[in-house]
Amino acid sequence: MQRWSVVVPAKRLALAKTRLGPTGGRAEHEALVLALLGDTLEAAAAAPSVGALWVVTDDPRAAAVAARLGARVVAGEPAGGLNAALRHGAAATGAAWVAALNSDLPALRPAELDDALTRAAAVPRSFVADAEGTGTTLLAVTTGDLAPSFGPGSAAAHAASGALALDGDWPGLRRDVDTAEHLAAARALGAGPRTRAAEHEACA
Ligand SMILES: Nc1nc2c(ncn2[C@@H]2O[C@H](COP(=O)(O)OP(=O)(O)OP(=O)(O)O)[C@@H](O)[C@H]2O)c(=O)[nH]1
Ligand SMILES: C=C(OP(=O)(O)O)C(=O)O
Repeated sequence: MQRWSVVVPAKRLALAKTRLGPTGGRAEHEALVLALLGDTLEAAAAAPSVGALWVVTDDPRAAAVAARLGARVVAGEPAGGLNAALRHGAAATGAAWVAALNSDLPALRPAELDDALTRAAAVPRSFVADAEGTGTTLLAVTTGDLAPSFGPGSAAAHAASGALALDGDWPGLRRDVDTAEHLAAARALGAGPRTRAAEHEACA
């Protein structure tokens, strides 16, 4: 079975998830961002179609969590934000089958990622829209460039660039966490243990 190189971008903790609002103090906020990353990586690593996990980050604590969970760390990202970081990570894999996966999916289940990647294997380029239908949580390519267009309205941008929108009942894969409401929705779906513990600390 051909397996995927999955590239997960992780922003510097101090700069990440500003829309999440106050979640305790700064230390609690950073712990929560790190927990989202850890739960996402653990679920992704357990999907049989994932051959290797790559985390693109210049944050030492995110890098340490990634390495502990068996991911390869790609540092030294160029200026240019998320899409530049993803192009850098995709190039580092040297692989043809590359998927970009957000790091803020605490309710992700291995089986739903597996199902999405299995469908992605049948087409050149495809994506999974977020729960709102406007953003993107997964962008996958089997041939050619990843050509990421993440950012506001990225689902429409990916569709306009020829990527196929994948259909599927994948609530955890689609539930990225940008706001406190999203975090509550992820909790209702069943967030991973790190996120549950970090939320508990942040609200203590
Ligand atoms: N390596 C890297 N990852 C990034 C960068 N910007 C965003 N990401 C990651 O891309 C994914 C989606 O990012 P957003 O949901 O926009 O997260 P964010 O920028 O932390 O959130 P806000 O501050 O609320 O806009 C998350 O996995 C982030 O960690 C970047 O410049 N470099
Ligand atoms: C960067 C994106 O995520 P968010 O909407 O979470 O900022 C995106 O959906 O392309």
